[in-house]
Amino acid sequence: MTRVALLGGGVMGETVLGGLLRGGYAPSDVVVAEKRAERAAELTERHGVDTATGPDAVRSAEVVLLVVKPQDVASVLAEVADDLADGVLVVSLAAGVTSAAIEEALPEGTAVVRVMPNTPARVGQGMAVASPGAHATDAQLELVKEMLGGTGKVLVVPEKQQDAVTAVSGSGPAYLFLVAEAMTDAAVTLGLPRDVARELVTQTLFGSATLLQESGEHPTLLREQVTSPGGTTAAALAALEAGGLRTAFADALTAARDRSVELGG
Ligand SMILES: NC(=O)C1=CN([C@@H]2O[C@H](COP(=O)(O)OP(=O)(O)OC[C@H]3O[C@@H](n4cnc5c(N)ncnc54)[C@H](O)[C@@H]3O)[C@@H](O)[C@H]2O)C=CC1
Ligand SMILES: O=C(O)[C@@H]1CCC=N1
Repeated sequence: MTRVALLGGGVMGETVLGGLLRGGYAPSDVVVAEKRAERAAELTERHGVDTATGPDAVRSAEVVLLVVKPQDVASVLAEVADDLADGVLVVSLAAGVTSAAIEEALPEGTAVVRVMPNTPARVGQGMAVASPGAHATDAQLELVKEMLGGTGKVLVVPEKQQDAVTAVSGSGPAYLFLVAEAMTDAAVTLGLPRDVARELVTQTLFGSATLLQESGEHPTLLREQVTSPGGTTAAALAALEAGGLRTAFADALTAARDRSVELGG
């Protein structure tokens, strides 16, 4: 198996690590560099992976996964640039940071692929979107798709779409968890016990996503199938439209896209 160094073992680092292990990588194929010692120990205990400093981790790695905050990318690259193996592939999962900025901080000609994952990867239902940098080959892009296969779906898009992708699928789970929270609180206000409310909301989201996925039907059609003339759904949808739901989503995704551009500096 490809030797992988994972730099940054936070929420997304552990999520990707889990996906690699699910996809057939052995713990001995992966070494993690994580700045917080107690977090590094936790990852070793949970997943059986070795941990090391950044430079030690990358020395024998064929693929380096960058999973630190966008603000920490420059310093982590400076830390490891001199120790990268020849022919290494660097895969960045940092929001906003362009492949060109990463290439510039690394030895001339280093292959870089930019990826935007999301947290449903924790349960193998992620959406990861990859874009090759200037020097990444088709074979390296294939390798990234294979590596991330254990996290869920993988799509390739031109890098100019990555800020919008970040606003949709990268941050998207948070919007839906907020919807789950709001629906659960509203159900409790209507008098339902909280555990019943949570189960109804979770299964409704899961069932609706599965129906959308498996039927391949347009969301408008699926919404119309729920909406009886003069019925309960029509009353609810009118309230949501009056509350500005569509505008709120349009504004939210634009704000996320703009923040991604900003993080890229
Ligand atoms: N959390 C999410 O849903 C998503 C996160 N991302 C991207 O993933 C990256 C990481 O995000 P999270 O895991 O959420 O953040 P996090 O803060 O949970 O994890 C970052 C980890 O990097 C470690 N770190 C910082 N500098 C380091 C260094 N020099 N060497 C080794 N480790 C170092 C920190 O101690 C921390 O554990 C970000 O760039 C973010 O944009 C992308 C898509 C979704
Ligand atoms: O909030 C963030 O900046 C990261 C990127 C996409 C999801 N979480």
